[in-house]
Amino acid sequence: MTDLTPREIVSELDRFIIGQKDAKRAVAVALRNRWRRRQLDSQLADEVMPKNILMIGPTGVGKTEISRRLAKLVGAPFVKVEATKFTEVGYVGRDVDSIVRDLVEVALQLVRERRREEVRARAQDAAEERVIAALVGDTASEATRESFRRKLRDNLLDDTEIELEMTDQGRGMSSFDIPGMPGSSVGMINLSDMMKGAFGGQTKKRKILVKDAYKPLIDEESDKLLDDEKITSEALHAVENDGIVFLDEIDKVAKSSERGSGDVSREGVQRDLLPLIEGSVVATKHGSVKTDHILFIASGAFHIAKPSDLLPELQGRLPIRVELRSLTRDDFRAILTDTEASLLRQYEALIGAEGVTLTFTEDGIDALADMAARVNESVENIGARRLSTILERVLEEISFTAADKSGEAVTVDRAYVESALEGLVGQQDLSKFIL
Ligand SMILES: Nc1ncnc2c1ncn2[C@@H]1O[C@H](COP(=O)(O)OP(=O)(O)OP(=O)(O)O)[C@@H](O)[C@H]1O
Repeated sequence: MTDLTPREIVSELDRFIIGQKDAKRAVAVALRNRWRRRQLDSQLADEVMPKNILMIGPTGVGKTEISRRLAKLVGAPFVKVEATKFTEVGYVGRDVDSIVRDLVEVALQLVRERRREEVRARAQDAAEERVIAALVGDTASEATRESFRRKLRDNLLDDTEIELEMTDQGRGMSSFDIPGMPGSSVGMINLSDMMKGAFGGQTKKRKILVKDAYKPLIDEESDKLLDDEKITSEALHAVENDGIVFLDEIDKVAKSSERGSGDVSREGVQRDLLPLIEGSVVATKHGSVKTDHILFIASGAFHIAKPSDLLPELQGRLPIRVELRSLTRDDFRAILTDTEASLLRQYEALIGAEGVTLTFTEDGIDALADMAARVNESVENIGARRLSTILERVLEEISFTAADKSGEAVTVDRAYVESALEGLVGQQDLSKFIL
């Protein structure tokens, strides 16, 4: 857990998110409150409930991004769920407890990854021994082994095929989404756990290139060095004390005088969510989880429903209200240029991987920001997400041809942007589909 001060948290968030000062401050305070609670004696600490947050603002202005970055910054388990998911017809059981179960899966992966890092050096040595054994056999002399070790370390054997006895498990496929299920986090199945259950610790012979063998071998060797029980209890602890749940579209489950039918199921979702937010115990297959100190960040545009349309009990549990503003053309420009790993830098690097130097001129960036603002105004305001669709369109040609253009340079200026978007902007029908 972090001991960053609110000011420090905000300045970290500033590296990635433009504007939205109030929201940044609110999440920073919520996080600091956790640290403060930890300084109290346990009796009082148990009494202090987290101050959950309601973020109000249009789509694509940074609500999720602020929450996700915050979680990442402090290594907290994080899930995003759409509240409307639980009103869907045919959604079996409408089981809001799955939010907590998903959070546990996320935490298990986080903790495992962290612990793996700690035993990495030892696991690396063990993996190397196994590769050498696969190359030269068990009976080779020490001199042979050493000569192969040197070649290995000089990457001379990268493309040699070896046969290895490996755990028969879909590593790296530990979870997947069920297609067609919105709300990315809920509805995940943990495949590797299923496999573990089904196959136990069975192993299988596999043919594999030396360079591809390291990652799975290191994972396997580190898992041998890890204590599963400790990881589980650490993960449960992380969920209970550091977990963050981002509940999107909360406004869509609010009662609204302007809508008739369906209110029953919407209110039902709020009732289902309430115990989670108020604090209850959820059973998961890894153990039970107390939800009292999980931080909930609810979010919605509240175009039609108002926060006061939520159940009073729910309103009471979301005492911190922050509004996020619509993004302006200048915000778009800043998002393109002033954020770490901004879209421009990503594209420069991606096209750069083909040996093509991509540069954006100042007036080219102006043009991108202008276009994003214009299309948002004339078609639909999807916030900063518009930047991705515009850029994708502007760079479509170079994305397709870069592979044949190694050594060349491409400069994106205003003329380039405008010619790529010619005929699209301004024409409602066209831009609706293409931008
Ligand atoms: N203020 C901002 N600064 C930098 N990037 C932003 C900002 N707002 C949005 N973005 C980018 O736009 C994308 C969408 O933002 P985000 O997911 O936060 O939307 P949101 O406000 O949560 O909307 P929704 O409720 O529809 O999910 C993200 O890729 C994010 O990086």
